[in-house]
Amino acid sequence: MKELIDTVLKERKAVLLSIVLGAVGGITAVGLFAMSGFIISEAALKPPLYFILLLAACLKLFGFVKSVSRYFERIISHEATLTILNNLRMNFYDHLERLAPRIFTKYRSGDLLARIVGDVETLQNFFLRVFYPPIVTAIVFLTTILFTMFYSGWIAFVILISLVLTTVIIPPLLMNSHAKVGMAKLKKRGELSTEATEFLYGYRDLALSHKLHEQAEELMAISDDYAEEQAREGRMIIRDQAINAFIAMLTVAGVLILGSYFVTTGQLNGLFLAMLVLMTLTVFDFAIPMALVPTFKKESEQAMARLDEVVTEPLGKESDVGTLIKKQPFSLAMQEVSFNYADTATLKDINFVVPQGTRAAIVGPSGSGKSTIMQLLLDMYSVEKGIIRIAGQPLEEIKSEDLWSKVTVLLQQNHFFYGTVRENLIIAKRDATDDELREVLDEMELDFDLDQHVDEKGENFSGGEKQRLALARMWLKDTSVWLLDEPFSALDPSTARKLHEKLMKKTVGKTVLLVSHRLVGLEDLDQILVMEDGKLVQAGQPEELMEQQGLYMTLKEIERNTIALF
Ligand SMILES: Nc1ncnc2c1ncn2[C@@H]1O[C@H](COP(=O)(O)OP(=O)(O)OP(=O)(O)O)[C@@H](O)[C@H]1O
Repeated sequence: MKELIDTVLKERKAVLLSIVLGAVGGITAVGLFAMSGFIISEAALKPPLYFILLLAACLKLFGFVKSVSRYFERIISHEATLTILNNLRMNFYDHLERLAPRIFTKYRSGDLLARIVGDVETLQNFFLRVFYPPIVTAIVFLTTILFTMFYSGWIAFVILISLVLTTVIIPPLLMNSHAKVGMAKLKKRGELSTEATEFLYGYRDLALSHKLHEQAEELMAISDDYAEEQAREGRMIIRDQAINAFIAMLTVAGVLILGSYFVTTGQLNGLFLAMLVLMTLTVFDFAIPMALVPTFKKESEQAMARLDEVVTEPLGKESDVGTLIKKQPFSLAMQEVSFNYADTATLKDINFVVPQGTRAAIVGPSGSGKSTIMQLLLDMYSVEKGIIRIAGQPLEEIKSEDLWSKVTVLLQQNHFFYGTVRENLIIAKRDATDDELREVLDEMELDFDLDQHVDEKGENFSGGEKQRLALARMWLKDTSVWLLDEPFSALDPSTARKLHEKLMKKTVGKTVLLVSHRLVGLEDLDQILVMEDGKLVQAGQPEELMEQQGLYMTLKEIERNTIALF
């Protein structure tokens, strides 16, 4: 909660202006009605016309000031709210970014989406309804009570008692019933978002396995539960405001009865009775929303707690902290590296060096740990044991952002953004010209127009087209170190061979580490690393490995026989 208050206080000027304008708007609104009451009474006494005209002019002025100050109060407070929400969202996103990719082992993407959109949105009530309106209400009430005291101490006392009742005593009593409903609503919103995301991701598979209808019904049931929680909360909000409105009406009636009595006993001039009644009626407009202040405060605390849960997750190494890599192209090395995903030992005592300017491939059966080596070299996870060296420097001392900017990477899964082919390419090179973009598309044998539309996740392209589009990005980035994980796995053998040859030409003199299932074409590389069950079982030049008669030779033979079969 402290963080939320700090974020709000960063907008100090807007907070102060909202309070001042809110108070001016409130006091003039009360003044407007008070004066209306006074004019009605005064008019009955037939005063000189100029006096009525003067009062009417004041009335107009009050009306004008009230409207203008309300207008600017709304604009300033809403603008400040948007800035506050934006800052909170950015802060949350910043943490998420640094926690990725580990974050997905703990949270599901739909739930994170519900937090970053829904929970942050809930916090808008904190500034707009919890933080500054009570201050405005207090100022308006105090001014009204002080003013009323000039006419009748008792009436001022009645207003004060009602104020305490509607703002201090009743709201906290009503809050408890809200707290449970509020939390249940936030949880249901998270559940709905999680299930809806899963449903959309898995739509095709659900349809193919005839589970679409069943899953859609489950989703509808969650949606109904969420709507029910919202309705329950809505009913409670109306109930609470109605209770305060009822007390306000009782107070107005009390002021009327008490005032009439004082007029009959001569303690109050009858001229001011209508003024006091209308003033009471108006000032309680400010007390009615106060019924919900503790509720919105509680709801903001709950939403903040859901955000904090993610944000206070211990961060790994921060990507913008560390030293720069001193050489280019640089070497890649692992010394006695072991790594576990959760409790499963995935890599065991891995040792290798890919000297700068040389090219190596990692081969081995599926699940042997090849991609994990790539992820570790890219600083996506921290190793439990051993040292990873980049240009001879320990990876934990290197600024990850510097590493990422200096490596050209192609992983097994590449993301394509909704937009155009051009937009999807220039993320690799911001200042690339259209000619350059067309050139890389040609190089990848892709007959795409730069303005061609790309659906979310590149759904309108084939697997092979997507892979070549990802390769086109690499061609554009073209740094002196390349890491590639199965770059041609989705291509037909003839295209794969052609692109492999292009890759070999393009990467002469660069440091390259290539994960590959196919062994054909690796003969030109300087080194092959053979993985089996998380261990590096062989390493050396291709010819050396053939002589060793180990796993590499077996894999080669299997590949040769498979090709012969077809
Ligand atoms: N994010 C993850 N969380 C938990 N376990 C994982 C994760 N990623 C991979 N693994 C496990 O680690 C092991 C090594 O996976 P890795 O992806 O490195 O293998 P690979 O040799 O690249 O396989 P393939 O050739 O099929 O791509 C596998 O048993 C896999 O199930």
